[in-house]
Amino acid sequence: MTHPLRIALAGLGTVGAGVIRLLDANGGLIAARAGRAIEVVAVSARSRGKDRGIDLSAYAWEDDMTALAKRPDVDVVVELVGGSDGPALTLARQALGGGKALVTANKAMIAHHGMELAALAEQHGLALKFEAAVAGGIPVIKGLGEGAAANRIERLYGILNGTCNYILTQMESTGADFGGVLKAAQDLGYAEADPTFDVEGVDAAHKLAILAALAFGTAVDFGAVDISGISRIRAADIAQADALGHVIRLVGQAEMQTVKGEHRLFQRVQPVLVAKDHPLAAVDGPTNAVVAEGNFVGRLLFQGRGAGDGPTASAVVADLIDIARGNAVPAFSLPVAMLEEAPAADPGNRLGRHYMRFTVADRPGVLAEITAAMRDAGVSIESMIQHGHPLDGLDPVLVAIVSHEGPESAVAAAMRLLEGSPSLAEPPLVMPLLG
Ligand SMILES: NC(=O)c1ccc[n+]([C@@H]2O[C@H](COP(=O)([O-])OP(=O)(O)OC[C@H]3O[C@@H](n4cnc5c(N)ncnc54)[C@H](O)[C@@H]3O)[C@@H](O)[C@H]2O)c1
Ligand SMILES: N[C@@H](CCO)C(=O)O
Ligand code: NA
Repeated sequence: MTHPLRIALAGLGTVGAGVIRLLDANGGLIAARAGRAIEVVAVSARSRGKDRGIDLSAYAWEDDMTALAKRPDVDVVVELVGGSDGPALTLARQALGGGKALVTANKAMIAHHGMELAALAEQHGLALKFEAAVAGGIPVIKGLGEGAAANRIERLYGILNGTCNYILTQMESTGADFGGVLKAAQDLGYAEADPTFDVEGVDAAHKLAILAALAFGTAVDFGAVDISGISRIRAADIAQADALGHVIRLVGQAEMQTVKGEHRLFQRVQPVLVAKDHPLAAVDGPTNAVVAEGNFVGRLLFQGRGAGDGPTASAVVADLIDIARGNAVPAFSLPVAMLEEAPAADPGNRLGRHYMRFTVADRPGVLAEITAAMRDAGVSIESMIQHGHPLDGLDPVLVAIVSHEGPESAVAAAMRLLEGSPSLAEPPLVMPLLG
């Protein structure tokens, strides 16, 4: 066997400790498959003395994690700290600039700086790999970048945040409201350091921007993702979706459109009503799923655990095995100079049915005002639910309307007509229907 692949680990939290446990448990198998051993040489984290339930005595310790990038006995730096900028980015730049391959689980950093880091890796002939960053343990980066590399991908969508999916499915099964369930997801190690990144859709948007670049051959454009999260979803919305034969999921969607011969990229993360017979409706707990449609392969569905120590460590070590084998694939499956800068698509002409939830005062004329706005904007109503008594202990009542299929611009116009109306206790919540 050739010499071992020597790695340095920055970050020993949920994922970092998971990587050490995985390498300990499956080291022999991994060495056989990789053609050489994968050996941890040095580690760094915030606190050296903390009990993580793993034995660190065989590894060198660096207080300053950027020192890992300068060690002559290291081939690959594994960044498992997090944060789009700050020390993680400094470490990544120093590693790639200093001749070391980089493996990271950090989608925030890749969504913001992926182009710069991919260019740096390319310039130095080094690997930059981030399978763990998107949909945790699911080999979706490898699946799209290698398995489906012969295809033109036209559309992709999926459930990309384990925390939100856990929260939504817990709300579904227990009838609980949002707050208490978030705490449980944090305790299980699924949530980001800043949990608003999870619940407001930012984490899913980081992942979507990375997947879109890989699938469509475009430069990562996180700033163009239209993002809304799940914090406004009430138990009552879940009950109403259920009555309509749907469940609610946070879904990221990306599509390449061609308008007058020019490419336009649609990227959005938002809560969606998913028909109960759609494959995404069965995705529960911290599970993620990605659907990609290729022009020769057809529809692919990737599904599995998107968060947690084991699945995420599995993806990190898969990247290390690739590097040990010498599998040289460009970070985004194409040389950086070939990644296209596609302008953002106008979503207005997208067709669909929409769920619109209004929190209204229970008095005469309110419904007439809402339906007049629908009429004036050209939105056709398919069904409506109004509960005759306050829901969620709220004094105002909830009215849910589902539209017939129509352009998104009409729904947006109806919402503008209702903006600031004294009949509404809060802005309406709009979610498209899928399936
Ligand atoms: N937890 C998951 O399920 C999961 C899944 C996929 C990707 N990720 C990503 O993996 C990365 C790590 O996530 P985690 O859940 O393991 O986080 P964590 O908070 O459990 O661990 C972070 C580690 O980084 C260390 N650290 C933080 N700042 C440091 C600094 N300045 N210097 C040295 N060490 C520092 C901490 O001491 C800790 O050991 C993040 O980018 C996250 O987005 C996490
Ligand atoms: N916070 C992320 C971790 C996995 O990327 C999630 O909940 O999906
Ligand atoms: Na993955």
